[in-house]
Amino acid sequence: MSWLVTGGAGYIGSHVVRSLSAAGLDPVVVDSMASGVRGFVPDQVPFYQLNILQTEKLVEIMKRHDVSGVIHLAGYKYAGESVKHPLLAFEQNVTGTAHLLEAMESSRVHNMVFSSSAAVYGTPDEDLVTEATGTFPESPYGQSKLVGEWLIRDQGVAAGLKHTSLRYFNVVGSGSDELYDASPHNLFPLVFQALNAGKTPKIFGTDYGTADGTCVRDYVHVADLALAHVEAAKKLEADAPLEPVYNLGSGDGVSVRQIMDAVAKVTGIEFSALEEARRPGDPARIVADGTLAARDLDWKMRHSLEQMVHSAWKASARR
Ligand SMILES: O=c1ccn([C@@H]2O[C@H](COP(=O)(O)OP(=O)(O)O[C@H]3O[C@H](CO)[C@@H](O)[C@H](O)[C@H]3O)[C@@H](O)[C@H]2O)c(=O)[nH]1
Repeated sequence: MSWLVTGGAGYIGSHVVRSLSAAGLDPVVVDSMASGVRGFVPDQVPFYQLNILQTEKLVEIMKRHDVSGVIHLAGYKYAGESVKHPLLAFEQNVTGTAHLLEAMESSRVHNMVFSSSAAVYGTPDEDLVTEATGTFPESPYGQSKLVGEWLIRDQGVAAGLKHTSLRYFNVVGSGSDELYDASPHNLFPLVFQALNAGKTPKIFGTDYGTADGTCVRDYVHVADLALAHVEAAKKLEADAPLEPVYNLGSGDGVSVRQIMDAVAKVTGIEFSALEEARRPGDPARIVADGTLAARDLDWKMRHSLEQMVHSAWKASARR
């Protein structure tokens, strides 16, 4: 029996694949390679270059590998960019998820862990977002992730699918030097890309109503996040009860300026970040309560902020 990881050649997916293998659950990877990196998939792991819209091929793969569950990370992941590409975001995150669910139903695969996002909350009023906080997504990306959650829940009712959706907060760091975040739109890769090119990192917005005027986020280490997926997969296989959604956040808010300070300290590079205008669509603050995930998914921060910055910096040199 094995676990299919869609998007398994991506930054987060490749960490999940390694954690599954380490836990003795055999991963099989499907990735369209729209943003995946072939070298992120270990040689011994079966790999298929495939878009999740290709239902028949998915069915074939699920049968061939006796798949018992799916960790579904494939999708369109750029919140800000999705405003310009709503059709793409919905096609990949909603239609793609529907095709995958169809393939699962006809292959009798009944376990699913879904990669969702803090973006489903929009700009919450609460200091600490819980799973009961209202969902008011502000981008096509956030909307499409929320619809993905709904589809999965509905399939639970209609077809007996066992499932959980993990709402990621800001995922950073690296669990291994050869795995890096290649996103052209997020803070960590942009900061390191600038420093590696001898340029100065930028802060988008210094006039927010936060302690130092810059946006506050909840940063979590990708290797810790990957372990929560494995725990969810094991619980589903064991028929243990799980909540429909979990926040994967730390409960700690860190500002962009604090990240810049940590980067300067870890890299030893002295710089004064350039202060730019706000980036459209950025909430001032979003920080999560991860109590439920701690209770059910052995979720905890095994890495400090310094370790997140240090591991991301080391891995960025491989790009
Ligand atoms: O060069 C940069 C890049 C980003 N930022 C700021 O850094 C913060 C974090 O930005 P980013 O790393 O792009 O993350 P978010 O926009 O918070 O979104 C990420 O985290 C969300 C969950 O909170 C996920 O849903 C998204 O997919 C993921 O991109 C924001 O305030 C940005 O304005 C800068 O100041 N300078």
